[in-house]
Amino acid sequence: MLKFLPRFEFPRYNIPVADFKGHQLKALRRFEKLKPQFHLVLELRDLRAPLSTRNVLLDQVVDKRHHERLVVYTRRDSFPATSPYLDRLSQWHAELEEKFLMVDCRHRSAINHILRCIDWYHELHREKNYGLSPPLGFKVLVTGMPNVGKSTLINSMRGSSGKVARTGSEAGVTRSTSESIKVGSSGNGVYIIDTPGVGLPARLSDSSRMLALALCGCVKRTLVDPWIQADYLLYLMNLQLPYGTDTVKQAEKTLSTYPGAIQHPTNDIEEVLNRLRRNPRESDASVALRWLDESRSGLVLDPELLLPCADFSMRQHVEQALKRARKVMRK
Ligand SMILES: Nc1nc2c(ncn2[C@@H]2O[C@H](COP(=O)(O)OP(=O)(O)OP(=O)(O)O)[C@@H](O)[C@H]2O)c(=O)[nH]1
Repeated sequence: MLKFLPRFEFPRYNIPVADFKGHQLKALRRFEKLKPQFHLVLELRDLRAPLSTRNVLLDQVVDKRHHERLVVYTRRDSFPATSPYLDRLSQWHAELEEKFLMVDCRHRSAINHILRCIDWYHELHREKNYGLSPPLGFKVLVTGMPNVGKSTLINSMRGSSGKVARTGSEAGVTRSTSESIKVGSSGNGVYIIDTPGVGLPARLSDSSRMLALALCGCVKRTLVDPWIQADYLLYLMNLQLPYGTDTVKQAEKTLSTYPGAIQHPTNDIEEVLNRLRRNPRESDASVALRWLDESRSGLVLDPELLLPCADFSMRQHVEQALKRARKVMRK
């Protein structure tokens, strides 16, 4: 076990707290108009930051009387097959009675699983409507924050019928709500509506959300100073160093990109940048960006899930966020 005390608080830097653009507002207005047409909402979130990539604005889109909602966590491949973190997340969902899946969107087996779930919801809808299918087909709205994997999922669903939605590692690739795209076996009448990623406006966001979103790629990487992003990454990594029964060997596996030897942790970002600098003339920003770009498995990006707060309640967290959103929307 390491003898090291991580930081339990991150400084409040003056950074932009939102990346909310005109096309996102337009998308929200379009969702309102489409409300009577769709039956199921597939809400995608990034498994590495389940709280930060949960968008309360999308709760306003779902009308529980008419719509079903299935939460799909993408990037399941970022975590090992079993993990206490994933068990905890499952318990929180049980607490909220919210149905969810964890998938690697790029994998055919995951897509087949989602298609089977959609068929199940379609059947449920038919049962509730005296065995009748909706005349214009069963419509599924695929939504979520920017860059969580919506287009990747839709392209995989389309399978052999061709790539239709643009994907990319930067946030904001999809800019408009698409017409419905038919998916699944022919004749079952399931249509998918691709949508642009919708973030949170400044009044519903804060610096910790923004930093987690920047690390997930849900906002443009250049929006927040790379030095601050790197410091935040270090803060999160240190919170995930081995404690209690974990061994250094286990941590080396999950924190394989720890800057320097994991046996010599540090809270000092300047020291980290010096450890990673390839030549004395390389700037702090360029070292930080290089480190931020490294792929990083098994790292949780929401500090609430790492801090020692046994009384954390997902229900309370969600209710507070919804209350705040309703207050802001009324103004
Ligand atoms: N490892 C991994 N990468 C994924 C997964 N899903 C999506 N990606 C990657 O994440 C990046 C963003 O995916 P997109 O499908 O473009 O995301 P989007 O939500 O459509 O993005 P916007 O158009 O900005 O709203 C791409 O580089 C994908 O390859 C996943 O489950 N696992």
